[in-house]
Amino acid sequence: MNVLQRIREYKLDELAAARREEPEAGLLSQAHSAGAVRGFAAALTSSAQQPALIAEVKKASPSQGLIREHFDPGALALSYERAGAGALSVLTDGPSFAGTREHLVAARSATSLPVLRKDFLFDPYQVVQSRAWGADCVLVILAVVDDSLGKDLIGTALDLGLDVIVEVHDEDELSRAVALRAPIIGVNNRDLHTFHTTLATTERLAAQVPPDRLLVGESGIATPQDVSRMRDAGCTAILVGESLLRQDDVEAATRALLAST
Ligand SMILES: O=C(O)c1ccccc1NCC(=O)[C@H](O)[C@H](O)COP(=O)(O)O
Repeated sequence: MNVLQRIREYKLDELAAARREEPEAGLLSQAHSAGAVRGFAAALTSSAQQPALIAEVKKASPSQGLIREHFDPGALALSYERAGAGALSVLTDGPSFAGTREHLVAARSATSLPVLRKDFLFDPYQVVQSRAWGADCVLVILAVVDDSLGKDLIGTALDLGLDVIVEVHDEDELSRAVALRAPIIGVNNRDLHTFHTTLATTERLAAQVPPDRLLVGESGIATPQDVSRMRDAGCTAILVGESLLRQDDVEAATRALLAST
């Protein structure tokens, strides 16, 4: 069984348990009373930094194991905001990323930045759950959902006023994202099977992203030169986690990454 099959299996189990604990009607009313959505796409386009930085709050990952021993989501979020990040991405998946709902809540309440819930979504229920938890944006990963489910996830998010990043890894997924009218397209530089990252993936696919969509370059970005490459490829934003999270002084590392950009 590969990593995506394993993730799908435990997510469906989690989903069944969540539905038993919190039926959809109750969750929907929480989602509608969760307070104002912070505009995620608007924060990317209006950021003083271009490309805008979506800074990630992630304790561990399947490719790296534990990334950060001393992990305080609120303090990390504040460091990122002070250093000029335009938005946050918070992992809420437990089994593979050691993430929780509490990480999202803590990061969002420590800052005024909009927050992406970064998780594997297989059901519109999880989109409603994301808004109930306070998320401003969700991720739809085309490597793990078909077009029909992708359309439902995107539609549910837009109905709730959320932004959506539709994530792709190759030409085929990119053409599906375009057909689904995804307003924000994230190109993930990490191969989900080998975990190898190369910025050449974003550079290759960028030319096929229509000009009316926002392009986000994701994963494997570690130096100001990498940031320049993503800008030159046409990215409105970059999503960066590990290279910042491994540093003792995250605020200084974030400033340094953005300094010459
Ligand atoms: O990070 C992983 O190992 C991983 C494995 C399988 C699916 C997704 C994975 N990561 C999610 C992400 O896309 C990254 O957390 C995000 O783009 C930031 O990447 P990085 O700057 O390389 O931490």
